[in-house]
Amino acid sequence: MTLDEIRVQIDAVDTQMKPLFLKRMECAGCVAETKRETGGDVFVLERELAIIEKRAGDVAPEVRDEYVMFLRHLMSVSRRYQYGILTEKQDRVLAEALEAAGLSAEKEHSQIEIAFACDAEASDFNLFVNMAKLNQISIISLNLETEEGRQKIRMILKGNLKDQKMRQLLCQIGKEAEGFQIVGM
Ligand SMILES: O=C(O)C(=O)C[C@]1(C(=O)O)C=C[C@@H](O)C=C1
Repeated sequence: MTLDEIRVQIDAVDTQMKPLFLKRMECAGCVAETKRETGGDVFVLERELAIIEKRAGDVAPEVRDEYVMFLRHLMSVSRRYQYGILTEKQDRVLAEALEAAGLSAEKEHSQIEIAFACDAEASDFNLFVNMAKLNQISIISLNLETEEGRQKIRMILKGNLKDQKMRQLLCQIGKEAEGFQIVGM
């Protein structure tokens, strides 16, 4: 097969996947509305692990890792979408962090310094760096120290707390990492 012929196949696959992806996001939106009513957490690790185990078990070893990564990524995007809908969760996470830091969102700023911790083995830190990229937010500086299996991270992000993408990112980190803090702006 020529490269052009293979690309025709890739285009056909993407065409088939698009409505399925959109349908999945629509489901994620419904889940968010349900969680708004019940007050449940967006991130449910056991459910994600069950999905991965159920789906990835029969995938050929050569592409199993890639498929697991695809699922993990898909679910992190689904969570991001949910945090985007649940604006009251964003408001709460950010208001609490600002209050703890003695800061006001009204303060003029163009960067935000944050701190949080992650389990080193699960390495959710990598996901947050990826999420910053997907949210089009630049990491200006980064410090990571690993101590007793925990990654302690401090980073300065370029942007403003009023920006929707920044709010979604910080809400996701705030809800999914440990000890999220806004250190300064
Ligand atoms: O099932 C849920 O509770 C969801 O929010 C959906 C979903 C998913 O996209 O599959 C997303 C986030 C959770 O961590 C688990 C699964």
